[in-house]
Amino acid sequence: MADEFDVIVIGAGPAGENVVDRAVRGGLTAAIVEERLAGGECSYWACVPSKALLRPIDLAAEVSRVPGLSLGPIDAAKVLARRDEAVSGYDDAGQVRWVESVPAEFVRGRGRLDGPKRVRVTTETGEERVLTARQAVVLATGSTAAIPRTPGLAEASPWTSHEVTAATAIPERLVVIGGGVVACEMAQAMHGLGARQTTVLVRGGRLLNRMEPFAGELLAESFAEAGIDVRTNTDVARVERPEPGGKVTVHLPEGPPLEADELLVATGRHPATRNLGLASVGLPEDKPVEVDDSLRATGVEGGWLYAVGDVNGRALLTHMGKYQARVCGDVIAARARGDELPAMRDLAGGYGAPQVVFTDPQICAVGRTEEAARADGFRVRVVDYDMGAVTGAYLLGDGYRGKARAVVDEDRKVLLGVTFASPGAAELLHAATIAVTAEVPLDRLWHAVPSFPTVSEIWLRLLEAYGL
Ligand SMILES: Cc1cc2nc3c(=O)[nH]c(=O)nc-3n(C[C@H](O)[C@H](O)[C@H](O)COP(=O)(O)OP(=O)(O)OC[C@H]3O[C@@H](n4cnc5c(N)ncnc54)[C@H](O)[C@@H]3O)c2cc1C
Ligand SMILES: NC(=O)c1ccc[n+]([C@@H]2O[C@H](COP(=O)([O-])OP(=O)(O)OC[C@H]3O[C@@H](n4cnc5c(N)ncnc54)[C@H](O)[C@@H]3O)[C@@H](O)[C@H]2O)c1
Repeated sequence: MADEFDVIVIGAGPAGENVVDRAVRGGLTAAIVEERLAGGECSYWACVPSKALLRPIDLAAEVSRVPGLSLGPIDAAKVLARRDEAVSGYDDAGQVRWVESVPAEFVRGRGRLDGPKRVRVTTETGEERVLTARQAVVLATGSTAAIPRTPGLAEASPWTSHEVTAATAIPERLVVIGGGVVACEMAQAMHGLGARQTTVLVRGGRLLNRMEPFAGELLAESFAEAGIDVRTNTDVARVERPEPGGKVTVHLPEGPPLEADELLVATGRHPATRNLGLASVGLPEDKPVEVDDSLRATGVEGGWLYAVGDVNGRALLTHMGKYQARVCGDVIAARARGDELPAMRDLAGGYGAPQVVFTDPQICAVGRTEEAARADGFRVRVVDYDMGAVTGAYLLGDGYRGKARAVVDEDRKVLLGVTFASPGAAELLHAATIAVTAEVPLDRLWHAVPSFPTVSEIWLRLLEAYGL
């Protein structure tokens, strides 16, 4: 077994795997170190299982809007079984085979930096192996759930994204702390799969507070109709759980406490940089690894260290981590050849990453919100349109509700951001991503004619509302 490679990647999530793929395509040798499962959080405890849990709920909502169709109760056991299939039974043999087919060496164990270009791996059997990189080391260790320091919370061993996405039974009464993406998706999944009482405690004034305000408002309406209790401007004072895994009591600053069978904490992420040896190369521990637009860590002598995906804190999304990884792998290969390719840069991140929140309604956004665009100093005009008024949307079912917003840069007549909040809007988003990142002038966009009767006619309506 060689111990020297051109590139060593720590973390075999979607970001790490893609760095290896691109670096090897670029003519380099590579090894990837993974302490748990190849495929990372995304494949086993995040994107894939959460979407497998949400799919029947999405479909049930669609069916309920079409007169003449009816659906019995959702069989939660079958949904959980399909989730298990989607995560390959928590077995990464297929992913490991893929890494080896790249070809790259898969090293199972915990990796940490041990000085410049050196990675020390503690294998499953406790042995130590030191790997040396000729060109670069790439950190792709992802992130872990952040647990607030609320009294009693950590001691109560609450669910995080890990446990909720891997649930083997649906709690009768669930309290969710947080109003972001994980909180919204998982509250709807658990409620749809049978939780009788679901309460979402949101510290701020609305759900999804980084998105356009109407998105969280529409989602809150949908939650209320489904019987999910959303409490905004609500903090948690303390938590009690006398028996491990038993009933949990959530005390609020005012009013009666909440009793629940399970508590989910969804209050954001922490970069996985603890015990990663960052101090051995002069970087602060326990913080996101700051990178430049070529994904190279700043402040490391020799420029051999890179960081992609959640660990650099730029955009906590799988597709953005994979995009950064493609850029990073190509950059490392180009630099190894001696090419300095200024075109190879993370440009997409700067426009505002596309994101779909897989709730009903789906919340889909790319680029800047109105607030962010104004804060960045653009001269902005905002165009809103009721998506339920588009013929294609009406035909999808009764009571189809939704709203779209386009944020226009009035000086350049291009889109700075687009948000759709409506059922099934996910597949509309990429058109918006193209328009925003390619900065398509509105008078060119006008000639992109959407088919009748599709929901895509929202594009025509937005442009008409703008005055074209
Ligand atoms: C519930 C949930 C749902 C989500 N849904 C979506 C979604 O639908 N779409 C989307 O785009 N994003 C989604 N995300 C975000 C997405 O999961 C992350 O952005 C993505 O997983 C980041 O990829 P990554 O490769 O950077 O890290 P990860 O997927 O976290 O992988 C990092 C890997 O590194 C390994 N590792 C860590 N430290 C070490 C070490 N020292 N040595 C060896 N190995 C190590 C870990 O074991 C892990 O396998 C979701 C997140 C959550 C929590
Ligand atoms: N469909 C998707 O694309 C998808 C799905 C799930 C997660 N993700 C990604 O994973 C990341 C993590 O998601 P998340 O929902 O954990 O984080 P988030 O940043 O989206 O939301 C965190 C929420 O917790 C609240 N909060 C923070 N500290 C708190 C505290 N002490 N008490 C109460 N509330 C507190 C915040 O106000 C916010 O509402 C996100 O960046 C998201 O992009 C993406």
